[in-house]
Amino acid sequence: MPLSASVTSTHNHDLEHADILVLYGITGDLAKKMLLPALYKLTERGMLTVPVVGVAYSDFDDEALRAHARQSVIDAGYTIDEKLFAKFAADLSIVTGDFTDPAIYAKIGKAVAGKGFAAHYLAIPPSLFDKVAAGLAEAGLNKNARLVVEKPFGHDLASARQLEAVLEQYFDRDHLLRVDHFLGDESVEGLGTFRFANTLLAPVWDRSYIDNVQITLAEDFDVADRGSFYDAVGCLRDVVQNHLFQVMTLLAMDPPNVADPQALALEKWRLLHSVRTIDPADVVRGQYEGYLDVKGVKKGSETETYIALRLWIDNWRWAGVPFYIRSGKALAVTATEVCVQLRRPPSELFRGLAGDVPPNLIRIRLEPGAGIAFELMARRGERGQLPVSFPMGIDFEKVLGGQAKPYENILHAAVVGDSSGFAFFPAIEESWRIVGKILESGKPTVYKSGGWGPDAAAKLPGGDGWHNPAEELFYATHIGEATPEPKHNPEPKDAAQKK
Ligand SMILES: NC(=O)C1=CN([C@@H]2O[C@H](COP(=O)(O)OP(=O)(O)OC[C@H]3O[C@@H](n4cnc5c(N)ncnc54)[C@H](OP(=O)(O)O)[C@@H]3O)[C@@H](O)[C@H]2O)C=CC1
Ligand SMILES: O=C1O[C@H](COP(=O)(O)O)[C@@H](O)[C@H](O)[C@H]1O
Repeated sequence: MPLSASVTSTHNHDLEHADILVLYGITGDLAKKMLLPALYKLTERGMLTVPVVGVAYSDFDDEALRAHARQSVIDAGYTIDEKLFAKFAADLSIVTGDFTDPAIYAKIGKAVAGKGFAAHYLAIPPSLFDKVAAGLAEAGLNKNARLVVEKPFGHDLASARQLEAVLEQYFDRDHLLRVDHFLGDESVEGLGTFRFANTLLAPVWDRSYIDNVQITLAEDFDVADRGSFYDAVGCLRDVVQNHLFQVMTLLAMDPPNVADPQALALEKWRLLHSVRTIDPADVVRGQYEGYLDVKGVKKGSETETYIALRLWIDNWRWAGVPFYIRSGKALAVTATEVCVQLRRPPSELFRGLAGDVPPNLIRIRLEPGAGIAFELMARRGERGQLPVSFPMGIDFEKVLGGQAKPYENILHAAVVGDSSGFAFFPAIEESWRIVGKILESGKPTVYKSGGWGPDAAAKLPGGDGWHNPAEELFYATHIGEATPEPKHNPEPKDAAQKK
């Protein structure tokens, strides 16, 4: 199918509003941490108006599921409002069985019979996506229904294409949605607003003024009880090829000519199409010490729990500007942050500052505590004093109010049929093409928990090194709060970070 036809068919705003949500994998980790709390919050916001049928293998009945949902909501940090929870629970039920057994589809058929249009949401191991789609089709449950599949979509370009082809045998393109929860993340979506609603940034947003762009998704926790899932996937496939490429795309793309999901999808694809296939020499992999002891991890596994890479965008705007992306488990902090480093001024009028004049930075914090901080230079105090770097920023939650969680947006879009919040298959193909030469993992370097990954990764950016995110972005609202020792880099950059 030509790209333009694919855009028209998959980014159609006017899909059917579902009358029932069928949630496969309701007893799983994602459902516990994200989906059940999100459904509760949607109930609170008056945005969940359809019954939810969960499906899983466990021997749960409706009451056990409701108790599980209650605990999930509490564990997510919400206080239960009993009246609200009763409303949510009344519309929550479960069907159990094995997805490889045709009997389960007959049971699901009974649960959805006469209920209208169904949204079948697969939060299950990806190896089962095609089997469940086939089972639904054999039972006639692909009619008057759409299929929503979690990530990862394939494990390389060939398998993604194969999965798409298999799923399209049972659900046509208009009825197939591929989840990337970063597309439901308000802070990630806000990157588009930041870039395209501010003319201030437009003139500097290219190779003339930007030295490099860094994107970090750091997690201070390890793989915990997700060993068997994670070991088959690794960091690159878990968060880089999908989530962090969404971030990179929004940072680097050109503005769409009109505010419409189809134009946006095409611009994103155009950007990804210009990204050079990553060279294995531009990648550093790591594995945290102790990973091999995690339950579910294969003996001697070489799966990476950390990856840092450099990529290049071969277009007019970005030629020669490196984009650095890194992510890892068991690192120093939990933070997803973009740091755009601007070029230094062309003439050094302020020599004498310890080392070079620090470059201007634009830090865009995506989570936790979304916000933006510009690190600028200003003269401080009396005449003759050297300029200092100070952050000028905004904490979005404090100033603009709270945001819906990504899975509230994803589940809502899955039910109401808003396809613009889902991944566009030609963009998924480009993403797999970009990482095509680095999927085969070499032996990762072991790193200690609580730091910033393998030493070799520190050298990847050269020059000024990584601008590590802190636990919280430092916000100063006026120059009086400037500090000569910026709080956002808790560890001073050491010599190893310089080339
Ligand atoms: N966990 C996370 O943080 C994230 C996960 N995802 C994605 O969500 C999806 C689910 O992941 P996750 O929740 O971690 O996986 P889990 O292994 O924790 O859960 C899998 C779910 O599928 C059910 N299931 C598995 N096999 C069968 C079967 N043969 N028949 C019936 N039910 C079955 C399980 O039922 P039972 O419990 O009864 O065995 C369980 O409800 C994956 O695609 C993953 O990539 C995406 C983002 C984050
Ligand atoms: O999809 C996944 O994403 C999370 C990170 O997303 P966030 O919104 O929680 O920051 C990651 O921890 C997990 O391993 C991965 O499967």
